[in-house]
Amino acid sequence: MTPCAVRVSNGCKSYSAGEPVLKDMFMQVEHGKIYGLLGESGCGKTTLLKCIMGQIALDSGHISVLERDACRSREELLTSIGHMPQEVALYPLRIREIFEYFGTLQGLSKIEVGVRIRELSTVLNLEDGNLSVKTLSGGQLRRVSLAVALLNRPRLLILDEPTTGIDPLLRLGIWDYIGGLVVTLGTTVIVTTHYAEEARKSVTISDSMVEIYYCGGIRFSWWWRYFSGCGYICTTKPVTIAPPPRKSNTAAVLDFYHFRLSHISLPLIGIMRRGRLICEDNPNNLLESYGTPILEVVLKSLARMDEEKKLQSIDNHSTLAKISRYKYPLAGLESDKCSPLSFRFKEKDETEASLENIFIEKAETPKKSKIVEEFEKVRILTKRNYLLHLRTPEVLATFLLLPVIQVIAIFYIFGRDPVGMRLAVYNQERNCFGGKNNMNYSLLGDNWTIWGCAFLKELEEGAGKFNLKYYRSGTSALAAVETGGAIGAVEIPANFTVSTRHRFVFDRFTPEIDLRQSTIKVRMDMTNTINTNFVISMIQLSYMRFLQGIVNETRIEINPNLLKLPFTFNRKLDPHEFTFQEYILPANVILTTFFLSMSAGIFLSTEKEQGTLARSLAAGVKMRQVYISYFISETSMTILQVGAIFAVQFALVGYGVRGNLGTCFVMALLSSVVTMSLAMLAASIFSKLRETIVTIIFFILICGIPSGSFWPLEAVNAHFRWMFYYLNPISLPMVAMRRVFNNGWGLGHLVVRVAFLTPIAWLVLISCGYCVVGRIQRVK
Ligand SMILES: Nc1ncnc2c1ncn2[C@@H]1O[C@H](COP(=O)(O)OP(=O)(O)OP(=O)(O)O)[C@@H](O)[C@H]1O
Repeated sequence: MTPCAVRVSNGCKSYSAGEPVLKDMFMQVEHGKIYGLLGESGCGKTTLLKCIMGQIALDSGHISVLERDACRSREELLTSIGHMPQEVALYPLRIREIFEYFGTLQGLSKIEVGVRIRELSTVLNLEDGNLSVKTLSGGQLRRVSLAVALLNRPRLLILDEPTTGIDPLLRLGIWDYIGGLVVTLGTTVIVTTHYAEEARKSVTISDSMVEIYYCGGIRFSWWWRYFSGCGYICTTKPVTIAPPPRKSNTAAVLDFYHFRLSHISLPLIGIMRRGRLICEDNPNNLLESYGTPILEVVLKSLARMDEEKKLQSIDNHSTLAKISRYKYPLAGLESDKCSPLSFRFKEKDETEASLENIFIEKAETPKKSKIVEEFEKVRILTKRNYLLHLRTPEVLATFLLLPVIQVIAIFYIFGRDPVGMRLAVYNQERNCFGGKNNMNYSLLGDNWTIWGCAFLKELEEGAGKFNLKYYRSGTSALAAVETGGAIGAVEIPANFTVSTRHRFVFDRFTPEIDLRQSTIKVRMDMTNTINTNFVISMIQLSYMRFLQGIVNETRIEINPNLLKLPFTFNRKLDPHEFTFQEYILPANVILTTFFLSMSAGIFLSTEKEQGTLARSLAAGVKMRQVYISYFISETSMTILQVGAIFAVQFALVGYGVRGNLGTCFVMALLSSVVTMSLAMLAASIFSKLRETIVTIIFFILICGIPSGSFWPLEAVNAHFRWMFYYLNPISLPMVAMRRVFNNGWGLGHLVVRVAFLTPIAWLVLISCGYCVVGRIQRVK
């Protein structure tokens, strides 16, 4: 069998539960040829290219690329294939950084990358390397994308609609350059395009190179001289071409070009329809056969004939014969389709030997050990992650400032006890002047009729600092609560003062009527449970203080301590009075790192959706290296976030960790790694960013809310409480973090030790998930 750069036989492929996209596909592309693939939108061109690159596997059939199995030898082939995907697929970095990233991934040195950048910048008319791709137009972006595909001077160049959105003049330049690669390096090019005429011109470019060679000669540009060490060779017409192998002398170069030029046979275009190649021929032959100078007319006729064939169920062979002179499926992949050549062909063995020579430069590159290569790839990917952060300062600022803002907000804005909540008051006893009651208890004296006002004053000025609004009836006060105008309605009975005094005087003999008249009715809006509980406890506290005030300032002879609840809180354990801020701040560390670490999944999913991940993989990166690089870059972000939280807590508000700071760091990191790994797992399962985000948010909410951060887990039904404690990756870390922060506990306490176990168990589980997903994706 003739050696071919690409050979597809009996290729079938369908996406899950869909129509077959490739149906018994045959295709053969010889070495050093440009092959134009044409066909209507959705006929399977991109799918075919992905199969050739080993990005997806055929369901059945076989593909060989550069004499190797496309799937099994994917990794070896990667450095020999240059790919320009249909989408732009470029990271939002500067042009130079993108080249350096892809160049170093493909094993080029910095100097080599620099030379290629200069070379490609001339050919593709690229912008200043320091410009960010975010500022480029569609056409400029495609040029950069094409340059990335050409960086490594690949043996096989796969271009998916490379010239879409590029101006006609530059298109010609691009085709000239690609033609030059074919002539000088023997690059094989497979190109898809919707521009039929362009395909015709592109694939015939090799002929023009031959003409140039015979009628004049080739002038080499400066970089070419720099690389090859040889000067001009018979110069009449300047042509930009890629150089031959390094260290060649002039004679070798001439020989090299002689071989390249003489190896060219007539070019081909393949026309695909509904997952099959319905025609393959030289464009000139096709135009001649159909008696038209326009290739689009040929395409239309072929489509019509293929349709008719389908409708009439004419047998496959005769239809194909009618449609074109394409003979692969019938002749068993013979190469007799090629028209006679207009110039000398070398013998087969000579051809193969020369091909080996051409790529000797790559074979000579010293092989790095696997571990060094692994480290190198991870280093390049991690550097790219940092650069991406640096080039998107708004995202970086959000990630670093948000935790700091949150700490400040907890301290100064929302971490305090609620104040100023509105209570609707109906005081049957006496109007307290719209709440502006300035009377002291000492002034009350025997004036029994205004004790209700004294209690209201305590509500207004005591710990709750309630905002009281007076109503003329109980109904209107209640209506205020029902319409959301107040959180509760307080109704003071008409004989409140007298009856409360009777309580003191008659003690256990107090009549029922006085008990009723001294009882304040409070009706609460129960929709906001936290607020409601707070209001209830504040009203009770206000009442106790009111009673103590009455006893202290009047002639009622009761020991004021009798009016207190018979408890002393925290005297021995911790005299420090804990605030809500101290409750929420440790939880804030865990929650912040847990939430923000979802960014790793979002970044990965964005890469996937924009095609940059596929491009990196095509440049020789492995998924495991991508994951590791994200773990490194995002974990260092988490360290910065936690550091910033602690620094701000300490510097601004003097609130430090009583226990071991390292323990807190590790606990926060573990929580963040759980989200990170789960988010990346979601990103590797789902193809769309939206699906990944929804999944991550679902996970974060389902873990974040019932974690004890906002509401105690003791409130959970006793039968299910263990689930919330032990299955939620952040519940126990949250409990332990509070202990380390506020009580100074360390690893000596079981609660702290156990808190490390749940995230670790989750990580083991997620690792299994990665294995399963990796296996499934490999099978696909
Ligand atoms: N990942 C995928 N999952 C499911 N279906 C897919 C996927 N990718 C492509 N397809 C379907 O496969 C068919 C062929 O798609 P493909 O991208 O190969 O076409 P194409 O010939 O390259 O089209 P175009 O010229 O518009 O780029 C289309 O119907 C498309 O919807």
